[in-house]
Amino acid sequence: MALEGKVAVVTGAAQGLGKGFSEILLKNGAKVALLDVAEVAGKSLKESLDEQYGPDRTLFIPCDVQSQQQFKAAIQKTVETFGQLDIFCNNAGIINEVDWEKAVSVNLMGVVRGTYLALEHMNKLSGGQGGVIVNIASIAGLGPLLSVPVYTATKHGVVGFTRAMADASKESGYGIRFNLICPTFVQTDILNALQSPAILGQFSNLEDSTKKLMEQHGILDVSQVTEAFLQLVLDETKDGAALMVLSKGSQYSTFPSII
Ligand SMILES: NC(=O)C1=CN([C@@H]2O[C@H](COP(=O)(O)OP(=O)(O)OC[C@H]3O[C@@H](n4cnc5c(N)ncnc54)[C@H](O)[C@@H]3O)[C@@H](O)[C@H]2O)C=CC1
Ligand SMILES: CCCCCC(=O)/C=C/C=C\C/C=C\C/C=C\CCCC(=O)O
Repeated sequence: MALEGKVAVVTGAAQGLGKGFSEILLKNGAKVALLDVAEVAGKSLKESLDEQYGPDRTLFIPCDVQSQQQFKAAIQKTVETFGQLDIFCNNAGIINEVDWEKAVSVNLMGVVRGTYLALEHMNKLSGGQGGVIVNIASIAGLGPLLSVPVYTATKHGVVGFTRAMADASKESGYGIRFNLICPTFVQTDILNALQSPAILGQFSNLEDSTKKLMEQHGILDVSQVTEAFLQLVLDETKDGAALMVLSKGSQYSTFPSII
């Protein structure tokens, strides 16, 4: 199998896309540390994965990506248990336009934190073996999604950060590829935000226009996104790439070459 012997960390792994990314990594031979703040769902996923793959292929580690201490300890435990770290997926994300500072904290600061902590183990300049970091942005990281401006801003931040890290890694010789997944709407619980005034706040009136966008763009199955994710993990030629996952298929985003 392509990823036999490789070790991965996936954040927000207990359900939705993170669960899908973890499963496709396992199917392809990797060992996976499942990190999530949702302990009940995380433990229950680990139990069902144990039945399929055996208890030694996964770890569930309760971890809030907002906590430097928890995140650092979770990665340390992964490396102590599995011996190395090759693949890192910053997937955990939320929508909250009311508590928008939390959205920035989880979606953007969590990705920066995860990336820097992963570098401590993966960077060839500090004794690591290199590898690949895949950050989960969104189509809303490339264009505006009107009902969720702060969510949109965090995803644009993830796109910019990841592309800059890809260039920094190439220039400095970290031996790490950095890529992005930018999906359109996917059938997961995050879409429940649309019906929640407590989450959309002052933008609740825009629910109908977001629904219209959803009808235009369609809603993907998790499996359509996990295939794109696997492509970015496996294809050694992809570095600094942003793969849009749309109803019509996957397509690499182009960017203006300003610098
Ligand atoms: N479903 C969609 O339409 C799209 C989702 N995305 C992105 O995909 C990623 C995954 O989202 P979904 O699976 O759709 O949502 P989801 O809500 O089903 O799953 C998110 C997971 O992240 C975990 N999580 C939340 N806050 C956390 C924290 N502070 N620390 C650790 N874990 C935390 C949750 O417990 C949950 O297991 C997010 O970054 C989201 O922005 C991107 C484009 C479209
Ligand atoms: C409110 C639910 C949010 C669900 C999570 C999410 O990230 C979904 C995003 C889906 C689509 C965003 C829609 C439109 C963005 C507009 C333009 C993108 C243009 C991209 C391009 O072609 O370059």
